[in-house]
Amino acid sequence: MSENCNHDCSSCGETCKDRDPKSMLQAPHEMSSIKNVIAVVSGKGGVGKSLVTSLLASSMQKKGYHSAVIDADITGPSIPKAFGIHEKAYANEMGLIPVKSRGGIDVMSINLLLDNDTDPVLWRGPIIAGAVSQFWTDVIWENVDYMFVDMPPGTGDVPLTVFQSLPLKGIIVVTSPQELVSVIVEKAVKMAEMMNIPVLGIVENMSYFECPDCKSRHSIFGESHIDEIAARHGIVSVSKLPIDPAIASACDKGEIEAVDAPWLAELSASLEKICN
Ligand SMILES: Nc1ncnc2c1ncn2[C@@H]1O[C@H](COP(=O)(O)OP(=O)(O)OP(=O)(O)O)[C@@H](O)[C@H]1O
Repeated sequence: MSENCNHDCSSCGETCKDRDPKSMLQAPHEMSSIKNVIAVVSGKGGVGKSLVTSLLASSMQKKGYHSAVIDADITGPSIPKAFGIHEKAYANEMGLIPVKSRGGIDVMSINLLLDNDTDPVLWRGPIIAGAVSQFWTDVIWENVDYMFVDMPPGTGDVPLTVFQSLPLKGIIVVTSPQELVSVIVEKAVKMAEMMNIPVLGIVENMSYFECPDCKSRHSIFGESHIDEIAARHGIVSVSKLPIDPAIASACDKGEIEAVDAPWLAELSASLEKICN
């Protein structure tokens, strides 16, 4: 315990033995019904975390579940673009209503509340974390089976808020093969361990490129370290996604739901098992 402890865990970031992680859980909106909440994290930006979030939400929706996505990356929101969502969210007297993707996935993102998609959000950390909390407490999430939270990269204010205030089933860690990234990703894994949040799976994005002609595989960003990291932390589910120009193009066109993601089939199946 810090010597300056005022016994108000909500204003403190210390991980001490007196902290009750459940005590800071926030209730969702009274009209919400959410069965499973899973956060998607990365140690570093640009490794494909939003892509994996979108593909997982879409794969659970295609299995017949109702998916939802909270875009917790307030300063770099990319979920609406991946789903091709252009309309804005609205509020009624009860609360905020998420926007539905073409495939029926409920989405909330700061970009659905801003007048212009290109307007920057110039807020300090605690305000940003507060906005993410409000996506949980003030949005009416109806009959959601799987909610995926697309986190900002790293281990800052927002991950801390989400880890402490949402009833997470666990996290999925997204990484890429570069040595530096794999060092940083262990910080995210260790943060989850310190906060007693299970790591449900680890996804290595841009793991290889498969030649469309001869089908040989090339490790463009270097050799994979993912199996070693997973073994070191007892993480059972490991998925590897190729570099695929079709994926980049689907993201750019807002057609992520049209992408079939066979590489994530095992992870989706294990989410079904863990969460049912
Ligand atoms: N496997 C892949 N093959 C081709 N393009 C990819 C792949 N993964 C990601 N991309 C492209 O890389 C870009 C960044 O991906 P994404 O936005 O998912 O990263 P991120 O980790 O969420 O980034 P940030 O942390 O900055 O929000 C996107 O334009 C996406 O289309």
